Amino acid sequence: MMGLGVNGYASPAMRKTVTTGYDLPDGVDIRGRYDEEFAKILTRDALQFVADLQREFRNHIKYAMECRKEAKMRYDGGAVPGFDPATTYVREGEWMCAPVPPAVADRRVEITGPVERKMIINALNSGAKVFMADFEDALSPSWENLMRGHVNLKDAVDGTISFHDKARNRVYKLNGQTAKLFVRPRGWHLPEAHMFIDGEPATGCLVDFGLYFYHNYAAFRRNQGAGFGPFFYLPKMEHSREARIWNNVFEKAEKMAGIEKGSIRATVLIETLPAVFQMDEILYELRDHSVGLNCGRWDYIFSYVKTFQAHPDRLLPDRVQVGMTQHFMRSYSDLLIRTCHRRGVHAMGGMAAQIPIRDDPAANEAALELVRKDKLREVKAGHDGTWAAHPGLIPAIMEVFNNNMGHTPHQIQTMKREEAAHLTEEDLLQRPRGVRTMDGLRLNTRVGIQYLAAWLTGTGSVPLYNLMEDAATAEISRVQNWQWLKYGVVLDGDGLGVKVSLDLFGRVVEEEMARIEQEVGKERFKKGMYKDAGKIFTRQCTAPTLDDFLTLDAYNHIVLHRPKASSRL
Ligand SMILES: CC(=O)SCCNC(=O)CCNC(=O)[C@H](O)C(C)(C)COP(=O)(O)OP(=O)(O)OC[C@H]1O[C@@H](n2cnc3c(N)ncnc32)[C@H](O)[C@@H]1OP(=O)(O)O
Ligand SMILES: O=CC(=O)O
Ligand SMILES: [Mg+2]
Repeated sequence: MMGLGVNGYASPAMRKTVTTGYDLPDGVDIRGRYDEEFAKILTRDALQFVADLQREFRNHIKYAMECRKEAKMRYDGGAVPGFDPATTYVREGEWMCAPVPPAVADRRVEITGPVERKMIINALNSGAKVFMADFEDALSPSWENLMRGHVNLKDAVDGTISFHDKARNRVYKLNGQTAKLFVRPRGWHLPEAHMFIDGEPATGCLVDFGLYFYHNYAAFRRNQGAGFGPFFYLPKMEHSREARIWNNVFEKAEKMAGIEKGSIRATVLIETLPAVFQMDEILYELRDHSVGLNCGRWDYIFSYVKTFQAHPDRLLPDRVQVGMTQHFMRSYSDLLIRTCHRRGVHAMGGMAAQIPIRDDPAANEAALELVRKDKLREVKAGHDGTWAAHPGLIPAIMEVFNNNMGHTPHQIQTMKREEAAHLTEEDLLQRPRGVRTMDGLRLNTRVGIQYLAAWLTGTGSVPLYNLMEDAATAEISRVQNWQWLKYGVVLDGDGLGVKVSLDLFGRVVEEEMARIEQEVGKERFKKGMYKDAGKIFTRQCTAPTLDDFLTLDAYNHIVLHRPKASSRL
């Protein structure tokens, strides 16, 4: 890249005259492609803020990741997660989170989606109360997607975002009334390989948070938050010590911006099994910055398998059978509602995976009915709002919440769910019921490979077999296959009694690849990354040790350094 010195760093002398490189603070190295639009995001001051965050919190993050490894060793050795006796005082104590900001009191339907330009406009105009713009499960974190995402969000917060779909000659603009914007940065585990700070890849979520916060806090508080904000969703935490880091990040950001402590607000996804035992502790750490918890059901199922990867007595049945009515899932949702309402914040429901089916009215109605049923269960249980994957689902979901929540914006005061206080560790860990089938193994394989193929080409959420698939749902397919292979389980659900072996799996992969080719067509199959995805997925399912996340390995395939250099981390 022109304008950069040795090792990609701009020397102070060069900095002033750089025209085709980023203006970098000391110790920061951008290895992603230069683009004039990106340069408006990657300003020297914004990068300095990200570097300050990285320097202050990197050791805390490393320690938290080490603690995850230690916990994993305990679970692998036979232990199970549970409530921590050392924090009984937090769970039993009488304390409340800060009052909910009026701008987000009503969150009955929240739409989610990647930070893609047209989808951001559609989501903000969708009639949902909130739009969660996603750098995580729904986004493939390529440099292009991330940086364009920041450009898009800045235009969205400024209110100037537009998009011209030339093929359809349609211009997209914001309506007068829009959803409130929440942003979900990546999880703690993901590095950002296009930005090095002091010689190390930056922490992905600090880049996402830092750049978004720096450029948008002032306009957001004016245009969206009525004096509060910005608002965030925080993913994939396993322990309250990770929430404490976020709280400290927020305080540092508020100080930098000169805004009141408690301005920034965040909803934490409870989407790992260890975190369900830490809900009070997480809210406590974030009590000045919290706007509730959310049931991230898909990652939660993934986490159940991952946590119990060395427990062959806790294998899951087919993925399609692990719904919210399984005892352990219902207990998790009930305890989350009780915990949030006791502390004065929203208890958000999760994502039904069904999406509209355009070409088949009967199938579409059946899918909508499943969504309605799921949302009815949520609102009756006491959830204050829920997620929608697609704008076409919003009217039906809104109707269910309107009809069952009355005229109040939430149920925080009216649905205390005191009886859920009696839920035990056993309730939260109870083995899911159901059977394992060859169809389950095949579907996991077909979905996992197609999702990975999409992800590698830059798309992080896709419709597959009339369901939404994203990184969380694909993870379930991967880890379930891995576990069934590892323990050579017998597929007991279809009367065949076949044992899952490497040989069987090899044949399944071959046959499912052929089926994918037939379904997507030869041309698309050849042009796409299906073969690479097949190889990566097969390696991940057959690895002697389970990879922590499918995206960690796959990420190495989308890192693109400019000028070209070794891109593997
Ligand atoms: C487990 C979790 O973490 S859940 C949260 C993360 N996952 C997500 O956010 C998934 C969000 N949903 C999506 O990405 C999409 O709905 C998909 C991929 C599932 C389906 O997408 P498509 O097949 O393109 O949908 P479809 O063709 O029906 O889209 C119709 C219109 O709705 C828009 N649309 C669809 N989903 C969304 C959305 N979530 N947000 C905004 N607009 C959307 C499309 O852009 C399209 O707009 P247009 O008519 O102006 O061109
Ligand atoms: O992020 C949500 C989930 O279900 O996972
Ligand atoms: Mg998730």
